[in-house]
Order: sequence, then C-alpha cells, then structure tokens
Amino acid sequence: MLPLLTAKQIRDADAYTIAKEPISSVDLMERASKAFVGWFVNHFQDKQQSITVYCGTGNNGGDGLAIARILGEHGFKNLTVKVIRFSDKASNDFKTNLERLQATDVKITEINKGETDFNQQADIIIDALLGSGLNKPLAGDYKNLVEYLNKLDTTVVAVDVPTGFYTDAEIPKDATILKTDITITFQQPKINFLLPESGPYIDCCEVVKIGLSEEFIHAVDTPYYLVEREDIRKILKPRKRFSNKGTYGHALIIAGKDETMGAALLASSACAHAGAGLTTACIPQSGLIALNSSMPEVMALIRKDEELPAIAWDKFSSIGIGPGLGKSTDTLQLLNDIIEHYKKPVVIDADAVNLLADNKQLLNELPTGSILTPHMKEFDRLFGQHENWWQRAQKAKAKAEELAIYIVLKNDYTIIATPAGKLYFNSTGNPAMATGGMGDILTGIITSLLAQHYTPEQACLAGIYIHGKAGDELALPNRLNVVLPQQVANQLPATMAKLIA
Ligand SMILES: NC(=O)C1=CN([C@@H]2O[C@H](COP(=O)(O)OP(=O)(O)OC[C@H]3O[C@@H](n4cnc5c(N)ncnc54)[C@H](O)[C@@H]3O)[C@@H](O)[C@H]2O)[C@@H](O)CC1
Ligand SMILES: Nc1ncnc2c1ncn2[C@@H]1O[C@H](COP(=O)(O)OP(=O)(O)O)[C@@H](O)[C@H]1O
Ligand SMILES: [K+]
Repeated sequence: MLPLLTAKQIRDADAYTIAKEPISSVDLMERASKAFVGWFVNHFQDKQQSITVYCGTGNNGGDGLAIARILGEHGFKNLTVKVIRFSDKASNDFKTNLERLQATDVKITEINKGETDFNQQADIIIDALLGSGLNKPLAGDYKNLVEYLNKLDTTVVAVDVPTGFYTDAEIPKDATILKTDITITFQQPKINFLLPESGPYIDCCEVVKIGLSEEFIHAVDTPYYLVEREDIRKILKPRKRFSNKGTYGHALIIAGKDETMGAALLASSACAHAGAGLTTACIPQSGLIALNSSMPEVMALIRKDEELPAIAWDKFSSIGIGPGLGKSTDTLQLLNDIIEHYKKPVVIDADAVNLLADNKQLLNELPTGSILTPHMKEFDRLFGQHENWWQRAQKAKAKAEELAIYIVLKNDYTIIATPAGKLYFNSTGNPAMATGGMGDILTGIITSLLAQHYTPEQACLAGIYIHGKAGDELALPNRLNVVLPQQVANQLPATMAKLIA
C-alpha cells in the first residue's frame, strides 16, 4: 500500500529527507527538476519547439528555473522564462536557482503586479507558478493570469501540481485553476488527483520519484492509501493440489427480474470465473432458460413472486444481492429475510442498495463486515446529496466506521472505505469499462472471493483490483474504446493467474 500524503505531510517528508539523507534542499530541488526533465524530454522530443516556463517565486517557481536551465543543457534553445513577481517574497532556493539561470543564455523576463499584457506565444507552457504551497483560492493578478492562460490553445505541462489546484481539501466550486495537458507530479499522486474533480484540470498525470524517504512515507499516519499490484499479489492464493470445488466455497447471487435478467447472468458469470467452487443464481423462472443456455456451470434457485425458496442458509459461504433485482415490496422482503437469517458479510449492490436507501433503518442491521458497492448516485441516495467527491469520500469513511461495514464507492479510482477508517484507492481500470453491467461483474467477483474464504477487506481490495486489471489487459494493449462486461468476466482467470504467478 502506498500511503498518500497531504501537502503538509509532503513538506514534512521533504524536511525529513533533507535531514536524514542528508541532502541540501536546493539539491533536492535539483533532483526533482531533473526527474521532471527526464520525463519531459522523452515525451517532447522536438527541441525546436518554443517553451515558456512561468515561474512563481516560491519553491515551485524554483523548480521551474532549474527545469529551464536543465532543458537548456539538453539542447532546447527556444526557451523563455517568465518570472511572475506578484509576491514580494521569494524562497531561498528560488533565489539560488535564479542566479544559476542568469549565468546561462536562457531568456528571462518578468511580469509584475498589476500587469495584464501577458503576450503568450510559445508552443508549450510549463507551469511553475504555484504548487503544493497553495493556501487560498487564486485571486487578483494570479487569477487574471490563469484565466488568460486557460483561454489559449497551448499545451500546458504543470510542475508537481496545476496552479490553483488543492491537493487535499474540498475544491471550491468557483475556484480558478490552470487546465493542464500533463501534470508531472513529484513522488506520488496527490489525493485530489484521484477524484473526478481533477478531470477538467489534469488530462494526464505522470508521477516521477524524487527520492523522498520511503521510511518516512510508510510511517505516516494517513487514512489514504493507493492499492498497488504487490498488495494484491500478497492477498491472492494459488489453488491447491488435492483441492476440490468444496474448497472454494458456494456463492449465492440473488439478482435479476424479467427485464434485467442480464445483470444476474453477468454477476453469476463473474462469480464463477473468479473461482467460486459453486455458484448458484437465485432468479425468477423467466431467466432459467437464459441461465442454463449461457452459463451451464451455474445452478439455479427459482424465486416465485420474490419469495425466497426455503434456503439452507449455511450451505452458502457468501451471498451477493442486488444486480437487476428491482425494488418492489417483495424484494424488500427478500433483503429483510437475508439480513434476518444470514450472519456472514453480504455483498449489497444496485437495487439492493436503493432498497437500503429507502429503508435506512436496515443499514444498522447489516451483518458486520458487509460490503456495499454503490456508484455515485446510489451513494447519494443512501447518505444524502454531496457537492463533490471529497465530501463523498469523507462520508464513506465516517459511515463505514459507524456501521462497521465496507463501502465501495465506484469510480475511476474506486474508493474502499473500511470499518477501521481507511480509504483505499484502487489503481486499475479505464474508461473503456464505463459500460452498463460492469458493476454487476464487480459484485460477482467480490461475492466469489468471499465464498473462497477471503476476508471482506481482502475480497474488496483484490476484487476491485482484478476487475480493473482485467479491463486494462483487454483495453490498453489493443487500444479498445470499449470493453464489455462479459469480456471482463472471461478475462478474470488469466488476470488472476498472472497476479498469482
Ligand atoms: N518534496 C517535494 O515535493 C518537493 C517540492 N518541491 C516544490 O515545492 C513546491 C512547494 O513550494 P512552496 O511551499 O514554496 O509553495 P509554492 O511554490 O506552491 O507557493 C509559493 C507561495 O505562494 C503563496 N501562495 C499560496 N497560495 C497562494 C495564492 N492563492 N495566491 C498567491 N500566493 C499564494 C504561499 O505563501 C506559498 O508558500 C512543490 O509544489 C514542488 O514544486 C521541490 O522543489 C523539491 C521537493
Ligand atoms: N472510467 C473508468 N475507469 C475505471 N473504472 C471504471 C470507469 N468507468 C466505470 N468503471 C467501473 O465499472 C463499474 C461500473 O459500475 P456501475 O456503475 O455499478 O455499473 P452497472 O450498474 O451498469 O453494472 C465500476 O466498478 C467502475 O469502477
Ligand atoms: K505548478
């Protein structure tokens, strides 16, 4: 797990690295600037292109000055630096780097307070105005400049953080923030980069390591973590010699109605493909032929008038309920029955989440460790309207702790809120997966992993990771625009095998 640090914690990591390594702060700035340029020159290979580096007078500006000098050393000749003197203060490392730059032939100009004639001409803008030091919304001269730059059709590459972007707080609705094509950020993604509010400002984010102390980073007290491949490798267990279907549990998927039977089929298919020893789909009669012809591996338990047939609850090692279920009074009764009889964690998705939203008292009765998998709208129906994802993430954290459940808030970087107050961000998945039924696949996978005796936390972490990873394996190498849910289900065995290998 990569702990994700706030701007303040990154400053502390900086200070710790400087003292512990030891390295001077200006040398650390040099290292960061070289890391930036290393990525930049690989991506922008035409050295004739004109580049303007906008430098504030703090450390982000200091980086910009060093970057301009190093780009010059790489043979970029068409370079201009604009030093933005909107503040009377300047950091020491900014001053040192200004002197170093003045000793080169890079052209340096200044923009002073109150100036409005910015006259931007270059092919590429490097944004080193403000970085993680932002402490209030942009106003006055900064706001004017950023609004001006946002109107241009020029490629913008930000150093560390787009100017005006809050890395770890609610982003005010009317904030002025620089729109960047690429943000090359230092050491690790910033928390808000993983939330949809960053979409308009960061088209693409690249992380370059700058050698901050790993020891410090891993000891930091933070609720925010990025899930990495290695974490999932440690969770997933290979199938054993002499094992049989009984070893891998029996999952029950309660889903589907006449018009949305596909959801039940997709969830059941994913459940079987993710390795449950046995999968039973509890569906209405109308789905039986479809189930038997499309998924002969899956058994059926027929629901009549949304009444559960007599169920030997102990027979099932896990239950997932919700995909395509509808929300009639009968389905509410079904959910009530499960909550009453089944004492192990339950996976609750889609219409079953909506039933909970309409009957909130049931939230307090869910088996401990149950897993809710709402998308944004379902989440808001459950826990109230939220203005942004920062609020949603904080609410998920509070509710997961309060109700002792896992809340999987589905998104580009799906967030898993845990009863222990952690927020894990998933790192796999891609927009080709934004198609109806993809969530049903996720429900099937998590239910399958629970059946195989993974803990609810492991089932969430691994389930969401492999769901996105299967989608990545299909979409990325083939540059597919769209990946369909059934393809993801079919890909799961290969994805899991690669992770376990
Ligand atoms: N560990 C790291 O991540 C490293 C960070 N470095 C750079 O240091 C940057 C942070 O530098 P600083 O802390 O000097 O801060 P910035 O350079 O981001 O900002 C400079 C100053 O501007 C002022 N300011 C904040 N919000 C403002 C607003 N809305 N309008 C006008 N002025 C405002 C603040 O007083 C702030 O200290 C990082 O983004 C990165 O580029 C690198 O130099 C080296 C290592
Ligand atoms: N842009 C994206 N990047 C990564 N994953 C995505 C993206 N869009 C959708 N997904 C994944 O697809 C699933 C969609 O779930 P959901 O909205 O419940 O779909 P449905 O209800 O149609 O089954 C989620 O797991 C989500 O994380
Ligand atoms: K910046």
